[in-house]
Amino acid sequence: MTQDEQYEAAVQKKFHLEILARHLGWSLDSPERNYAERALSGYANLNLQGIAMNAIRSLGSDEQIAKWVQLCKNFQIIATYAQTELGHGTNLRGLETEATYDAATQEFVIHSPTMTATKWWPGDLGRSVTHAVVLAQLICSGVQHGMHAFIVPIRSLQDHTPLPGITVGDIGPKMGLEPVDNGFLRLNHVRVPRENMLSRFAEVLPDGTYRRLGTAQSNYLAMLMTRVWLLSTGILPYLQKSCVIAVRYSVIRHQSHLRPSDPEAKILDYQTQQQKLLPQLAMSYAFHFLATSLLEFFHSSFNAILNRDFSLLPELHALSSGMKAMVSDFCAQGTEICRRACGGHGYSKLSGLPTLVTQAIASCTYEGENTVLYLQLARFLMKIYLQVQLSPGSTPQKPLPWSVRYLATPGPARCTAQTAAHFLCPDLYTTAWAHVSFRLIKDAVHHTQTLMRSGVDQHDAWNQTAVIHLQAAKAHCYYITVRSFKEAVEKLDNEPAIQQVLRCLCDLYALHGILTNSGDFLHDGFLSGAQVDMARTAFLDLLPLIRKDAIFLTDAFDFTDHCLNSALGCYDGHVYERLFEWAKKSPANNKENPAYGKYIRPLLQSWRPKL
Ligand SMILES: CCCCCCCCCC(=O)SCCNC(=O)CCNC(=O)[C@H](O)C(C)(C)COP(=O)(O)OP(=O)(O)OC[C@H]1O[C@@H](n2cnc3c(N)ncnc32)[C@H](O)[C@@H]1OP(=O)(O)O
Ligand SMILES: Cc1cc2nc3c(=O)[nH]c(=O)nc-3n(C[C@H](O)[C@H](O)[C@H](O)COP(=O)(O)OP(=O)(O)OC[C@H]3O[C@@H](n4cnc5c(N)ncnc54)[C@H](O)[C@@H]3O)c2cc1C
Repeated sequence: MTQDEQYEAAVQKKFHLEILARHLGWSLDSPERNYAERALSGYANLNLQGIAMNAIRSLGSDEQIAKWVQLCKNFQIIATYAQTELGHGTNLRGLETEATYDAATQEFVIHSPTMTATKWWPGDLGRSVTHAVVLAQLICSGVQHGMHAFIVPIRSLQDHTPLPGITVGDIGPKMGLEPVDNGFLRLNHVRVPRENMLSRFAEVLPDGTYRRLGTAQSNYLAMLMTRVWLLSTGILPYLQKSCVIAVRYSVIRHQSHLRPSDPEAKILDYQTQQQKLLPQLAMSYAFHFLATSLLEFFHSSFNAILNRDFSLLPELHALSSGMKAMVSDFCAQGTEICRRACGGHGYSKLSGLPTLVTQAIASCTYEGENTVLYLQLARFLMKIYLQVQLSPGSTPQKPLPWSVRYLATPGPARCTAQTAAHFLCPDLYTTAWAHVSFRLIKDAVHHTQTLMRSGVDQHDAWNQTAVIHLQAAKAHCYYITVRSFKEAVEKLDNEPAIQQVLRCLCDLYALHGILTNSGDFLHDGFLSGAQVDMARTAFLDLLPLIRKDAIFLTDAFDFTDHCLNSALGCYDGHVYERLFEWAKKSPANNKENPAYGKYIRPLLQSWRPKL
């Protein structure tokens, strides 16, 4: 399909889903609805409606939620979340779009004062939406109050033409996500009523008085909510689908011989193929349990935050930032590993894998660029570490947040494992990860403090140690995923068979991380070289155990053939027949070759007179 056809097909899909949901009475977050979304093949557009609703639910007053969420749910309006500008995406304090209050008319005047203030990237904006949640600098009586959210009509509800003062369009071709109309938006003194500023955490009174009801960062809550929500709905499925395709293909594909006298082997029987794919499978499960526990934490704290109790917010922000960065980083790497593990056919779009790779790569940038997000977590870890060091050994006045409680009680300085089997113990490897994370955080803080003691300014000291802080934040994230996987497996006591299989995956996930970061474990002698060898033996011994269940473990994700949209990953294993059938359908095979008459024939014939 051309890009235009892909766009239309993706809108069509959303249209049919909405009509079906309405007809069958599926509410927005019902299991039926979630199942249908997950079962769709390819991309459905108008996804930013969900993100705009997150913004309204988290930043709007109760009355605003009642009004606007209902309009969105019914698709009486179609909305996007328009925050990023041509000049600024990360640094939200640098956003240039202005919302100036006019007390005479009780309206906000929304304006793009410069070229770099042009909104750039919002999904569905280019051709589809009628409204945008626009993030702009609020100005009341000449005073700037920082970023606030405004609901701005963009296109006519009658004929979809841009409204007066609006310049809107598509930003052009991208690396992937072809069906999505990511857009640009310029606003020329567009007026919206006072009620259109989302006002849970700040309001402007009719006379222009500004009242802050939350903190300076309260209006970042929409991003936090979306980061948590995206993990299981928007990011992890790319890795899970890639695992299904690559593992299924690897039992169909026969190539070379394990022993000269044997028939050609299934490629999944090669240890190196298992070493590529099975850690990705283990990761898919690790991130499933992580996303579930983060969602539970979010649900248990969200209402308190809406009621302006911000005590859990720093931890939730730090944890969700780090986890979004880690999950999207590893999913991007993992989808590419799966793609390459399928050899030449993995490079064909008919495998489904290139599309999954580019989707996963996009998630490393949207909803917060990953390095920037890791550094948010690092900043939190440094604070907690310093807080613990201020009163070492004493019981803190209030307990530390649960995710960082281990920073108060350093574990043993050496790993006690004496055999490979000892590494198959969840307590042992969780302690190992806690140790490395603790040490890296401690080192990063000490480096920063040493610089500051030598007279370097605090901000420069942070910048000069940011790479070390980044490494610490990544280790902390790994530790949290190992711990959440271990706890999820422990809860399966009444399902011993399932527990056993998942225990193997949990072991593999933890050991794979230790082996790929072995320098960090060897650095202070926590592990010896001999112990790393033992960990490797334990890891390699796990591969054939998991290999025997690999197909079941991927079937368990419950993706239909239709949804996988892959010639390599179909349940029946008819890979070659399907590749051939699908290739024959390519438009290139069903029309005259336009280059033949114009170039190929003249080229071939240009030599004739001399022959
Ligand atoms: C199904 C598939 C659909 C796909 C759809 C794709 C949708 C994609 C949609 C988008 O991409 S929307 C655009 C998303 N944009 C971003 O995520 C921008 C990333 N930037 C930020 O989040 C913030 O600007 C950043 C956190 C990087 C820094 O903000 P600041 O420079 O204002 O904060 P600073 O770093 O100075 O931190 C100040 C304090 O605020 C805290 N803070 C920052 N963000 C917070 C937050 N969100 N919640 C709570 N606290 C926060 C931070 O921890 C710190 O606390 P402490 O002072 O106690 O140390
Ligand atoms: C597919 C896609 C969909 C998107 N959808 C939307 C949407 O719907 N709505 C919307 O508003 N936006 C959307 N975006 C924009 C997206 O959220 C931003 O691109 C993202 O937040 C990163 O910001 P940036 O582009 O300004 O990157 P930059 O911040 O310019 O990053 C460039 C580099 O600078 C580094 N850097 C920046 N600041 C720092 C720092 N403080 N410390 C260290 N390093 C730093 C980064 O690590 C990175 O390496 C989308 C983007 C993509 C790719």
